[in-house]
Amino acid sequence: MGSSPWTASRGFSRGRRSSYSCKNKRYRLLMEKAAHDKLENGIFPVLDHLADNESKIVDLQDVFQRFTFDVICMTVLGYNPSSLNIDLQDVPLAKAFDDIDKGMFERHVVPETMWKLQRLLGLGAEKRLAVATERFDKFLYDFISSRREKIVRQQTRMDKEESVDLLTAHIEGETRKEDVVEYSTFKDDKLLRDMVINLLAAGRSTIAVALVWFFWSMANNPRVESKVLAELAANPPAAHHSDHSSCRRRQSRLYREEEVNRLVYLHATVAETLRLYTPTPMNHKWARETDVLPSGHRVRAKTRIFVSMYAMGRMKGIWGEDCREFKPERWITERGGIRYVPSHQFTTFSGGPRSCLGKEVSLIQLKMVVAAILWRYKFQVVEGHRVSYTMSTVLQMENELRVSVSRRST
Ligand code: HEM
Repeated sequence: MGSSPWTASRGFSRGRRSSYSCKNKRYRLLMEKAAHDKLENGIFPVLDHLADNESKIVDLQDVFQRFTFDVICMTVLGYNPSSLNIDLQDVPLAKAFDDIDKGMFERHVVPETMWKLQRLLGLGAEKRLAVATERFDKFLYDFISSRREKIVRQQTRMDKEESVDLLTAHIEGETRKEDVVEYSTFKDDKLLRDMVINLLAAGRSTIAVALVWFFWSMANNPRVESKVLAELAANPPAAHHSDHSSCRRRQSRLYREEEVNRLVYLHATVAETLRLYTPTPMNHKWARETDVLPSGHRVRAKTRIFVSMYAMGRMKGIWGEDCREFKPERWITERGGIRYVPSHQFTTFSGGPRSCLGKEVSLIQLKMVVAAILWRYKFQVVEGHRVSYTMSTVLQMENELRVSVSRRST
């Protein structure tokens, strides 16, 4: 099987997919709460502050990395690291996580003998990786053990209706008898730590880079941007007069899952961004045994196969002559619904048994976040700013995305 640099190098994938996962409705509810909270109390204050100082320039990529780090920690751990603060100050935990991400990627691009030698001698990238891993592991192991103690002490039980973070759900376990919680699912802290790191890695930068490329695409496609705004204007979130939070949500276009899923043009625009700027541009698989692919190609044991999802998102043979155009309309049927595109064509979330578990939750989060931000702010990319991407686990922008911010008069 193949995997991301994180999973491949750390042996995280153990063939187990928990039934309480990021696919679960209760997890999606928690994500919605966390995203709304971080929009209102994180992104809005930061962008308002910048809009009040029009001369101030910000790197949107940095803002989104912070936002997604906070949201994924809140949903996986039930912990808010507050990396999205008004001064955009570095938070040691987020910094350690970034260093691990870079270090793991390095291992996939430098020869194995080289990084193993560096590790042995405690030099360069391997030294940084070791320091960051130690710091992150210390935090995680302490956190897991105090969460376990708290659950045992309080005999907290998962309410079937309540949204709960993934760590708590896994510690509590999925088997229970009458009133007694059985802590049978994950007794092994190492396994829990691996699961947590895997999820943080899978759900943080992928969403962050998708957000950056979305706003870059809007800056280059004013026609599309106007159509998205028109759809938002025509379809505000539901308001109930007695409920202040729904009025606030309506004003700020903070949609709930079922509301945002009705916005067809918004969905098409997000999908088109993910097609052209696929957040995980490269996937690789490693053949454990000699095998024959469905195409008839014979693959010898230990062969590595690289698949460029970036290229597949831009191939005429798959998407037609206009494959280079940013055209959300390709995702909309003649009857105005969302066009279904199979995963062997739209490969952004991969396909088959190891496809992305976070596909649905990612699409919902992306649509919620871009709707709220686009409704409220206008970004002007700094003149002469050159945009390209860099070698990384995700399709990161090489020179950040430097913009000035102003409020939209909607
Ligand atoms: C736009 C955002 C995202 C993209 C493009 C994306 C893409 C992918 C891809 C291509 C894979 C397959 C990797 C492989 O073949 O080894 C994958 C796996 C996975 N993704 Fe995502 N992902 C995204 C967001 C998320 C989020 C938010 C979560 C969790 C909250 C998540 C959880 C996972 C997990 C757990 C796997 C491993 C599945 C397994 O091996 O069984 N992903 N993702």
